[in-house]
Amino acid sequence: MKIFGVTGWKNSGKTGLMERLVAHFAAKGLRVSTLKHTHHGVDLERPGTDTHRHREAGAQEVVLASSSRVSILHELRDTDEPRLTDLIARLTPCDLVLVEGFKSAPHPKIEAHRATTGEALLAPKNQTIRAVASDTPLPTLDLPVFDLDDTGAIAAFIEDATGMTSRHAPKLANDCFALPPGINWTPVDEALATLRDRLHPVTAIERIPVAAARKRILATDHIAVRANPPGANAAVDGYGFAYAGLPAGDMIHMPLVHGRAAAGAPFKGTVPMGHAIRILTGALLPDGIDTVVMQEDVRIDGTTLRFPAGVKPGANARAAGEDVAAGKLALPAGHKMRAPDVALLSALGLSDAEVHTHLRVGVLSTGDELTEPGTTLDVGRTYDANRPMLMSLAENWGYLPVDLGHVADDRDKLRQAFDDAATKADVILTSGGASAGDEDHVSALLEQTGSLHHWRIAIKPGRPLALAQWNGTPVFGLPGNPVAALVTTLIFARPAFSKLAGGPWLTPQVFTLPAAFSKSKKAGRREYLRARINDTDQVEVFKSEGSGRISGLSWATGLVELPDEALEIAPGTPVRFLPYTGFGLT
Ligand SMILES: Nc1nc2c(c(=O)[nH]1)N[C@H]1C(S)=C(S)[C@@H](COP(=O)(O)OP(=O)(O)OC[C@H]3O[C@@H](n4cnc5c(N)ncnc54)[C@H](O)[C@@H]3O)O[C@H]1N2
Ligand code: MOO
Repeated sequence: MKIFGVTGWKNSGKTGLMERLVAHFAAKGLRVSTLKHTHHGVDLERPGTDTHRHREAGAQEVVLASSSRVSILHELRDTDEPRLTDLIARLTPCDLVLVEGFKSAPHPKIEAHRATTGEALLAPKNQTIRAVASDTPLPTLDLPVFDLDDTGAIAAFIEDATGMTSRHAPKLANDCFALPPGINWTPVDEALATLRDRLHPVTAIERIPVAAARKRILATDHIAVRANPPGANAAVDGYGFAYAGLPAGDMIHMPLVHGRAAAGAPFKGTVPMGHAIRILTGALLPDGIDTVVMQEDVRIDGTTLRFPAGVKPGANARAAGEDVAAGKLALPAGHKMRAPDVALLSALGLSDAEVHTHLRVGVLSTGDELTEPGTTLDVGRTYDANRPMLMSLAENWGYLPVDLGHVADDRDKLRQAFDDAATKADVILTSGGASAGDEDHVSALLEQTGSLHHWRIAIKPGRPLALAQWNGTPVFGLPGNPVAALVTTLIFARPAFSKLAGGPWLTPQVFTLPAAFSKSKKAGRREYLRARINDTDQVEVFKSEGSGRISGLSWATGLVELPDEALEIAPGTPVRFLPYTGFGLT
C-alpha cells in the first residue's frame, strides 16, 4: 500500500484537495482509502442512537452494519491513541492510503496552503513535506509548488513520489516457466534453476523512512552520507593526551588541563603537549589528543594524572570513518533490511530508504470440502489450514498477504477467482486441486488457458506442484496436503518470491548432522522429512511421512533433505538438516 498525506493549517483547503485526489485516483480504477486525524471532541455518533447507547453501556467496539456499509467504532477509553502505522494496519489492503493531518508522522506529504489563512507555511520546518499546493505563487520555496486546483499535476506528483507509476518492471512472459518439450519429470535442482533464471522483480520502488524499513528490500545501493564515526572520539571514560608528549619513566605524571570533553559537549581549545584532559566515552578528541587511558588505570593527585607506562599510541581512540567512510557503500540493492541495518543507515545519516514496494502474495484455497476453522462439526468438511499458514508465511517474509478466500471445485468460479487474483496480487499461491483427479480443477483450468507448465517434480512430498501464469501473474499451484504445501512453498516459492520482490535468489541454510534414525531411500526423487535436533545433537525425524500429518510440521524445527540418489541411512549417517530459521521462519 502506498501512503501519502495532505497537511496544512485550518481552512488551507486540505479536505477539498483530499476529495479531489480521491475522486481522481478512484476514477483511474485504484483502490483508495483515507485516514483523517481530528481532535478528541469530534464524534460521528449522536446521543440517543442505538449504537451510542451500546457504547455508553460500556461496549469496547460497536459495529453498525447494513447491506451498504459497515462502521466500526472503537472506544479508546483509557488507552493511548493508536499510531498512524497501527491504524493503517487495520485497513483492507488497497493501492493508496491518503492521510489528512498527522503532520508529525514520517510519511511524505503535500501541504495545502491558502494565502487568506495568513499562516506561515509548515514546509520549511517539516522535512516530510515534499511539495506545496497553494492558491498563490510561492517563488522562494525550495520545493515543488502546485496550483491548489491542479489535481492532475498533484496526483502525478504523488504517483511519482510513491513509486506508483515510475520504474515499474515489465510483467513476466506467459511462457516463462515452460520446460523443454518431452521433459516431464523434473529434478528439483533443474526446476529451481528455471525459476531462478526466468523470474525478475515485478515490484515498483518507493521511498520510506529507514525506521520503518525492516523486512523491506533495498531497491538501490545505499551510500553513507556521513562517516561513522563522523569525528575521532574516545572509546572509554578516562584521560586523553598526545602520545608524542608522554614523559619518560615507569610511572607517568602529567598535569591536567582545566575543563573536559564529553559526547555532545566538545572541549573547544587545544591541549598542550605533555598535558592531559578529562574525556568521556564518545567525546570528540580535542585538538592535541590522540591517545586515551582508562580511568580505572589512573590515579589523580590534585591536578596531576598518574599512571604506569606502557599505554600504546592511539589507545582507546576511534579514528573518524574507521567503521565506514563517507561516500562508501553502506548496503547494496537487493539487501533485505533487518534491525541492525536500520541502525547502520541511521548512523550514516540516511533518514529515508529507497525500497521495493511490498510484493503482494495472493493466497487462495480450493476444494468443496474446505470450511473456515471451527464453523462445523461435520466430519466431511476439512478446516482450511493452508490459507492461514501461507498468509502468515508471506507476512513473516515481509510481503503483503492478500486473502483471496476459498473457492469451491467449480471451473467458472475458479476462473473468476483467478481473474480477481491477478488484479490484486503480484503472485498467486493456490492450494489443492493440483494433481490429476476428477476434481482437480486448478491444474485443469490452468492447462485450458495454455499457460500451465505442469511439473511433475521429482520431490516427496509435493510432486503435483503446478506452475503457471494467469494474465501474466505467476501462479504456484501447491498440492492440497498441508505438508506438501509447506515444503513446496519453502523450497520453490520462497526463493522465487525473493526474486519477484527485488531480492536475491535464496538457498536454504544447511547443517550436516548425524542421523538418529534409519531409512532406506529409493533413487529418483528428493525427499524432505520433518525433523528436529535431539539432546545429543543428532537429527530425529517425525514418526510418520504422511503428507496430511500437520502435527509433524509443528513438532519439527526444520527439514531433513535426502538427495535424489538412493541412500541407506543408519544412526550416525551424516544428513542435511535445514532449520526453519534458515527459511526465515520465526
Ligand atoms: N491418482 C493420484 N492421486 C494423487 C496423486 C497422484 O499423482 N495421482 N498425488 C497425490 C499427492 S502426492 C498429493 S500431495 C495430493 C495433492 O493433491 P491436490 O493438490 O489435488 O489436493 P486435493 O486433492 O485438493 O487435496 C489433498 C488433501 O489435502 C486437503 N486439503 C486441501 N486443501 C487444504 C487446506 N486448505 N487446508 C487443509 N487441508 C487441505 C484435502 O482435503 C485433501 O485431504 O494428491 C495425491 N493424490
Ligand atoms: O507428495 Mo504429496 O505432496 O505426498 O503429499
